Formats: sequence, C-alpha cells, structure tokens
Amino acid sequence: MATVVSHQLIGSIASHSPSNSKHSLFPTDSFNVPIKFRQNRFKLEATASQTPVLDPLLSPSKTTTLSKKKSNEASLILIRHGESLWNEKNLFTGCVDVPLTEKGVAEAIQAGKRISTIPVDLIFTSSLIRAQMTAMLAMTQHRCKKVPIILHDESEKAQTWSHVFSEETRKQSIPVVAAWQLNERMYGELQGLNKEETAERYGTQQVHEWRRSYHIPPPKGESLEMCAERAVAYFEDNIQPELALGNNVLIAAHGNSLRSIIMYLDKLTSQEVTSLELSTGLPLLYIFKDRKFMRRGSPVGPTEAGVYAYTKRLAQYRQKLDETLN
Ligand SMILES: O=C(O)[C@H](O)COP(=O)(O)O
Repeated sequence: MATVVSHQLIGSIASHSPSNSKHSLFPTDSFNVPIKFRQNRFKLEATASQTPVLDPLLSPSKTTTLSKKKSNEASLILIRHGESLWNEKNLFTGCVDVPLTEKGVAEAIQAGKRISTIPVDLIFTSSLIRAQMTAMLAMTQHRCKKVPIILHDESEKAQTWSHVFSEETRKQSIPVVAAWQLNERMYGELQGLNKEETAERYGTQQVHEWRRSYHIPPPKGESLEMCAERAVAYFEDNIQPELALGNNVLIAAHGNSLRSIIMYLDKLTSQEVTSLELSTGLPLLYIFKDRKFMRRGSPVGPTEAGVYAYTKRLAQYRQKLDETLN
C-alpha cells in the first residue's frame, strides 16, 4: 500500500482553526487523566486553573507542579495500527477484532522508536485489539519509560478494582482511553471477504468507491462520512480539549477512522480525501498551537531532528530526556 498521503498534502503544512467548540474543556487530575473519563474513580475536585501539571521528566521525588502556566502548544501523534492478520490475508476487516501479525508487531515497535522523544501524556485507542497492541508496543520504546495503563470504565467495579493507590506510581503512568468511536469503519457485508476477489466480482471501480469515496457506503456498512460522524465528533469532544490544555496525545486507530480525522485536521475536501492512503504503523505528527493544527510529517527517529521541524517545546523535551537518561 502506498505511503501516507496524497499529492495535495505532500510538503504542505495545512492548518485551520477549529470551529468554536460547544464543549467546555474538562480538567485533568495529577494522573493527567481527563476527569470526564474517571470522575467516579477519583472524586476529583480540581478545576482547570488549579490542575497540577506534572513535569514528565522529573523523577517522582523531584516532581513539581507547573499549574499556573499552561502551554498553548501540544503534540498530536496519529498511528494507524501495524499489519493485522487480515491485512496480511487481504481481507476486509472493518470492526472485526483481529490481532497484529509478527510484521505488525515489528511495525508498532518501529513506530515507537520514531516517536520515542515526542512527549505523550495521554493515549487514545480504538476498542479493537490491533490498535491497542500498536499503542502498547510503541510505548515500550518511549524514552520517558512511563507505563501505559488502560482505563476501564465499563462498570463501577471495573473502575474501583483497577484503582492505583500510589501517587508516585500514577505519576509514572500514562492513561490509555479506549473508545469504540475510533474503531475502523464498519465494512458491512464486505467484512471477511478477500479484497481482490471482491474487485473481480463487483468491478474495480465499484470496490474503489466503497473503499475510498467519502459518501458511498459499502453494502450495509459505513461510508467514510458516517465513520467521520462518530470519529471526528469524538475527537472534537474528547481529544481536542486535552490538546487545548497542553496535554500531548497519541492516537492509535485505523486507516479510515484516521483518514476522517486527518480530513478534519487538514481541512481536506471530500474529493481530496479519496486519495489519502495511510500505511500501517506509520506515525504522523501534528502540533496544536494557537487553536490550529500544523502537520509536521512523520518523525523518522530520535536523532533526525532535521527531518521535521521540532518546535522549541519539543526540542526542550528531547534535550531533557537526553540529560535525564544519558
Ligand atoms: O478494514 C480494513 O479492511 C482495513 O483496515 C482498511 O481497509 P481499506 O484500505 O479497504 O479501507
């Protein structure tokens, strides 16, 4: 499959101001978890202005609060999951919950190396195992050495039983929020069918429209437009407010849920998005600053600063990692 991105996108730094969100920002706690996701769990009383922000680089004993000054800048990393067992077999997968292949595991680890010096405070994945494996494997490579922990809010008991009782341990953790809204588009009656055989049966043009058009859904499945309705809404309601608070976010999701989010971030038209292709396991970096998203391409690795423009904040973060870990 082609590497990321259509000709319209290469070399351009697309940006836009998101429309005024009707949703208020919600505060985070010292675990940096949006209160929204765990309000029953910790019974927090903080407000956004009081929220302590922990320096991710300081050891627990040196941890300090930087509460007063919020950053107006945050990193956003998008990763499509690594190769799955059905990608390998060339089957339409959609919402079928298929794990990674060995190659997919390697891709996720490689993606982790590429983002290993970019700060991550909060992780969002879909509810599907291939995205969750990708996020977890990628984070094994991160130089902050924090532990990603999936938040379970499916029941009060699940919340209570997964409570962490050490503040110090929480500080060394990164919350992971799994959301079905970030799942792959539901591929309807194509799920489980071979892509090549389907093209032979229904015609290349028809199958291309099902796979890449914005408006046309596959039989009994979701069009990209329908997928965008839930994925972009989730992004606006739950992820963008975190970025606005200065929290750095990693999203591990899927070809089409991420295409719909990139369409939103880069303000692509429904025509332009048809030529947007995402490779498995390839991280994409955006900077959210002054209410705008700026595409920064795909980080190649911790030592290749010239490949994409580090912002001052990212450069400082990387320098601190060097000082702390070397
Ligand atoms: O669901 C699938 O089959 C793939 O993850 C994405 O498929 P596509 O490239 O056909 O959209």
